[in-house]
This record gives sequence, C-alpha cells and structure tokens, in this order.
Amino acid sequence: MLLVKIKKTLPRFALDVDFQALPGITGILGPSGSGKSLTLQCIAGLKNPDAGHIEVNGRVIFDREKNIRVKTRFRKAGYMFQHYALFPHLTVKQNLAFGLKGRTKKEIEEKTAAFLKKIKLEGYENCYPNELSGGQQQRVALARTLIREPDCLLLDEPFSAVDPDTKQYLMNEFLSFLKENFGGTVLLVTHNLEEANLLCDHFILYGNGKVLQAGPKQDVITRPESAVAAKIIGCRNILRVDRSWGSFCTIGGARIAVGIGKEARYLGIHAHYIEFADNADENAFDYRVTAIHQGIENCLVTVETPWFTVEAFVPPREIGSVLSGEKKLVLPKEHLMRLS
Ligand SMILES: Nc1ncnc2c1ncn2[C@@H]1O[C@H](COP(=O)(O)OP(=O)(O)OP(=O)(O)O)[C@@H](O)[C@H]1O
Repeated sequence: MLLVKIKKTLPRFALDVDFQALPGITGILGPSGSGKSLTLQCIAGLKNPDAGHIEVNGRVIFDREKNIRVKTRFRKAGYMFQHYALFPHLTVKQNLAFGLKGRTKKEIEEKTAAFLKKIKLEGYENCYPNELSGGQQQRVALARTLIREPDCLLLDEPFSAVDPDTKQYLMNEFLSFLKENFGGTVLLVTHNLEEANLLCDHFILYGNGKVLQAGPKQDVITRPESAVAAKIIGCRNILRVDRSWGSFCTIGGARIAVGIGKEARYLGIHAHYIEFADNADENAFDYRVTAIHQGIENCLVTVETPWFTVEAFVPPREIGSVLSGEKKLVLPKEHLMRLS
C-alpha cells in the first residue's frame, strides 16, 4: 500500500494531494498540468515535496517534519518513463543489469537470465533496443524496473509512444505480465480513458493539483461527485440545473425526475444510458437529431430537445428508428448522476 500526503508549491502551480493506493493498478487521471507526473516524481524521489509524508508498505520514504528523505535508489519505487528510456548503447541484457549495480556477478547473471525468460526475450540478450519491436522494448523497460524488486511501480503514460493498432495488444500483454510478476501497488498516469478502464482497479481523479475523487473504478465511473470529475471520466452529457426541489429539477425549463439525493448544480448522464422509446412516462422528450458520427459498434448522435442538447450512443441497426422521429428521448432516472 502507498500512502501519499504531500504539498509542493512551484512558481505557477501548487500540488496538495492526500491519497492511499492499494495493491493493484490505480489510475491517476486528470487534465494536462493537474500535477499527475509531479506526484510520481515526488514519490520516486526525483522531486522533493515542501511538506508531507510518503509511505510504501509501511516504510516511510519521505517525511518532511521528521527529516526523512530516502534516496531515490533506496526507495524501491520503480519509475517507468513515458518513452521507456532504454539505454540505446546498451544491449537488452546490459539494460536489465543496469539496475543491479553492486550485486555479485553470479547474482546479476541469474537475475538477468530469469527476467529474459519472463519477458520471452531469450536469444535477444545481445540485441540493442533499436533492434526490438515497440512491445519488446516495453517488456525490457518493465523488466528493468521490476528486476530491482520495487515495492511500488510508477508508470507515466506507458503507452503514449505506441501506435493505436499495437496498443490494445500491448495493454493485454502488459496486464498479464504484471499479474504474473508483480503483486504490489501500481500507479498509472494516463490521459486515455479506454486504457485506464482496461487496466485499472482504482481511479484517482486530479484537478488543479488536488484529488477530486478516489475509489474503486466502477464507483467513480458510475458516481462521479462533480461536473469536473464527470468530465474526466468521459461523461459526455453534463447539464446545468436551473432549480431543484425534492426528487425533481429543471433544466432549461424541462422538469426532470432525478430521485432523492444531494443538492445538484449539474446532472450528468453517460451517452450509452440515453434511450429512445416508443412509450415512456418519465423524463421523455421530443427531439431532433442534429448530427451523427458513424462508429463501428455505435453511432454517436447529437440530439436536441427544446430544452437541452445531449449526445447518445445508438447501435447502427437502431439508427433508422431513432431518425424516424416517432420516438421519445428518455433520460432514465436511475442513470442520472447528481453533480456538484
Ligand atoms: N520544474 C518545474 N518548475 C516549474 N513548474 C513546474 C515544474 N514541473 C512541473 N511544473 C508545473 O507543474 C504543473 C503540473 O505538472 P505535471 O507535469 O505534474 O502535470 P501533468 O498532470 O502530469 O500534465 P500532463 O498530463 O500534461 O503530463 C504544471 O503546471 C507544470 O507547468
């Protein structure tokens, strides 16, 4: 487990975060410049917080008040950079051995051989990084980090350098490799929601140097607390509430049933929960389609009602009936999210 409670003030930015991350993969998501990479750098010991405390599996690696500042190489925090940062002039084997400085020759031989096997690159030990595919390079980078037996892994956009075609394959490979070879806490910084959704167990949402929300992935996706959090997790429909009372509110004059809950400044609904029905008593509106973006599995349609506009995913086989104009747009109450 990783405990992080740190503050760092830069000339035009202030980081002030407090979170814990359990074993498994925790995705840190947030807009550009919200402090994600800075957090990883503080944990790895590449940057020093001005205040706070960092603990990995019960071992304090930073505590400003107690003047504890464990050196980077003793933190057991494996930091993997965006572009893998393999040494181009070193072979695969030398890259793997790089982190084992100070160990006996025998130990280095044994460990590098074991890791070459794990990453299925036996026979490639004398190759240079430019002779490897993107996926192979990534495995070497991951192995070079894991060979030092870190207590936690810090991954900063590990797939940003990969083309979209190979990305899916790499992510699956990465996940199974990690499951077999690492049982600790992984922090994964990413901009890519699809990637985060596939890989992560938990989410931490960042906004302007602060943690907006944290929790199990599914909870955060289905129950974002604020409009900003909903936007980060990819909610396409965030509607400004004019007035709310009891279990109702109005949006642009339309009365909407939302169920009882906290005071809401916005209502959110994921595009895949919007329905088109022949009959519905509640939250059903006349509409017209103003745009269609044809996808492979779904079409994304922009739908205008006299009171608000939303985007909805519609399976291609249903698009004809949605365009017919004989249906109503329905916002199912159970999928409306009250947002602050
Ligand atoms: N050495 C530095 N000196 C001054 N400001 C810095 C320094 N490093 C980072 N910052 C600022 O800190 C803020 C957070 O940067 P950080 O790289 O952590 O953002 P991020 O959330 O990782 O963004 P991105 O998703 O674009 O990588 C930014 O406003 C950045 O300009």
